Amino acid sequence: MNILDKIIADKHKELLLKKLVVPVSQLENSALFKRETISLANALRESKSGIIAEHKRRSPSKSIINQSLNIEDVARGYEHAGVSGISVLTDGKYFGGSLDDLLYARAAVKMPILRKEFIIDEYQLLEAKAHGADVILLIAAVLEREQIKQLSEFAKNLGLDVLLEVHNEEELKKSIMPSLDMLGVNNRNLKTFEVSTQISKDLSEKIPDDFVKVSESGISSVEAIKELKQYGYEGFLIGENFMKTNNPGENAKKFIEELSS
Ligand SMILES: O=P(O)(O)OC[C@@H](O)[C@@H](O)c1c[nH]c2ccccc12
Repeated sequence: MNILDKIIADKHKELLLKKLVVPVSQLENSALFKRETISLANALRESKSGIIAEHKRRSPSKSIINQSLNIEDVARGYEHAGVSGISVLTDGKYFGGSLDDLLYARAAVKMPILRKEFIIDEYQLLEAKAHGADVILLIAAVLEREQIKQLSEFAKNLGLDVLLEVHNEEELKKSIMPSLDMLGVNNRNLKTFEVSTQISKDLSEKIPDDFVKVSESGISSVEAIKELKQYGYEGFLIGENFMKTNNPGENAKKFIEELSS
């Protein structure tokens, strides 16, 4: 079994338990559930930096990245740096995140926040909304077209933006539908962990213009972004490059200054 299959199998188990402990009615009655969301797609269309900066403590590919930071400081640092949005990993077992992280980030900043999670069930979309997210991620590698349709439409009804992630042409072809806002190309193969921004370049012309294009993972230089912009990318998801330092916000700030100079 590859790592992605393992993560999804664990998600199914985790969800069974969660649904017993926290009923849907509790999610729907939370104060944040009524909050008006902010569109990341719009922010990316308008923004100069286009950077979506991620809070990521560890990952299956790199183990520990940074376990010692306070997420509110990280989120405020990113906001101050001029990012267009913030991504918060909420998976616990493989990435060391939690739904509490989402709440803390929400309390710290006003900008769009993406719940970075392996979504397989509408329940997780209600959770995302109840914990202050504005955007959710759907991963084509683990979902059938019908699931993508059902989950994205459910998310849109909650006022959430949808970022659909693909890694090859087949995933892209099966996923195109009007209920998506952004199409993300993951430069990292989630099954083998190989990383190359070439995949973003190769897929760019196959992504219809109605979607905001986002390039995800393995981005560590301003040059890489300048190049990806030539291919029509407006969003750039960066985690490790910022998180591996003691001050991700400061690092992001320098990066964005260099990008705009
Ligand atoms: O740390 P990086 O290489 O900059 O990557 C960030 C982000 O793209 C990556 O964390 C990611 C992209 N898609 C995912 C799906 C699940 C978990 C994590 C991810």
